[in-house]
Amino acid sequence: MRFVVTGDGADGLGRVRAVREHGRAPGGETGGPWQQEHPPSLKLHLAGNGKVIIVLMAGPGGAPGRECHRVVLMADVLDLDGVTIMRGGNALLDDVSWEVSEGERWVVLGPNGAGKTTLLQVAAARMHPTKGSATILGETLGGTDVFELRPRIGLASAALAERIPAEELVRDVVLTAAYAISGRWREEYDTLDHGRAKDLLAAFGVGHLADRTFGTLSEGERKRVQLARSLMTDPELVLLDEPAAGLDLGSRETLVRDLAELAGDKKSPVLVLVTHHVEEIPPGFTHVLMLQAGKTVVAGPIDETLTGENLSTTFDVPLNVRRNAQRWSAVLRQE
Ligand SMILES: Nc1ncnc2c1ncn2[C@@H]1O[C@H](COP(=O)(O)OP(=O)(O)OP(=O)(O)O)[C@@H](O)[C@H]1O
Repeated sequence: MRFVVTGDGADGLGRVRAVREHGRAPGGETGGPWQQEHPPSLKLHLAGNGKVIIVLMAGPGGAPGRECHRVVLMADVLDLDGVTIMRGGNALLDDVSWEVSEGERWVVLGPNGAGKTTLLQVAAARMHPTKGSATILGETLGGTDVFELRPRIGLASAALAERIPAEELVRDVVLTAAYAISGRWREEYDTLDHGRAKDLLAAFGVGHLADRTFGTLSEGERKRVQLARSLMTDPELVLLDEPAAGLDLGSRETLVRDLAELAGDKKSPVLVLVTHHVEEIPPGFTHVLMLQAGKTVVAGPIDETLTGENLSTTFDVPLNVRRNAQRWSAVLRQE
């Protein structure tokens, strides 16, 4: 891990940016050889839980002195390194490496069976790599309590929806996310939890359905309830597996609008959206990962990565891609 520190001088303190380049964070306390690499007015503390604390010390004339500014930074939100998932002799994911940082909004594209849902299961701490390592919010799978980690991750997926009992009240579908479970039993929730669940349902336009049972909802209504659920714990990472699948045109477009609003809000968590269709990419998404047969085809900033060439390789048909007013579309290339 190497940190690049940049300053613009605007506030007299400079702006601190940490860039993770490679390798694991060394454990332990302050500085050591690290401190030597940086100006004497800067101290780095490695908290050992993926958090990096940068303390700026400033005295007269810029000399080291008292602490004047403290920034707590997380390491990558997601850091998958050579992840392989084997089932029945087949590689569902094959040596996938992927880094996701604070503030990013990712789209994962790929044809049926490419491994998108499997990838999300790993990112949601619900599946362990057979080979390679997966570090999520600073916690490495295999060396952490996933039951503590899961509430920090919001997840909406068809597999999760299938596990929600049909007779579950809609308000409880959202509420139970607090314990990362899908079916209310004897857990206790306080007034704040109830209030948050109610507010989230209202925010996604389904507040009036709070007392209905999940099994009686339309597909579009279910998707919105799942979105509300995915945000219940105020998560640091939200994973949405095909949130627009099965929606009619109007419902899809209003969902895309709502997701664009979420993506555009700086306070929103990191978002990862799996889809088959570039038309479903909401404005504000910044990066794309394309998968095919369990392998990464390409990953990077959306503007330069979502090209006809990359999409054609991923879906194995010649495609033209267009961008119009922040929305994407793709059609078969006429030879
Ligand atoms: N438990 C399992 N055992 C064996 N194969 C599996 C298992 N789970 C998934 N697969 C296979 O792994 C591949 C990837 O599945 P995955 O659901 O991750 O793909 P996907 O990209 O999400 O597909 P889709 O777009 O159709 O939802 C598929 O070929 C699937 O049949």
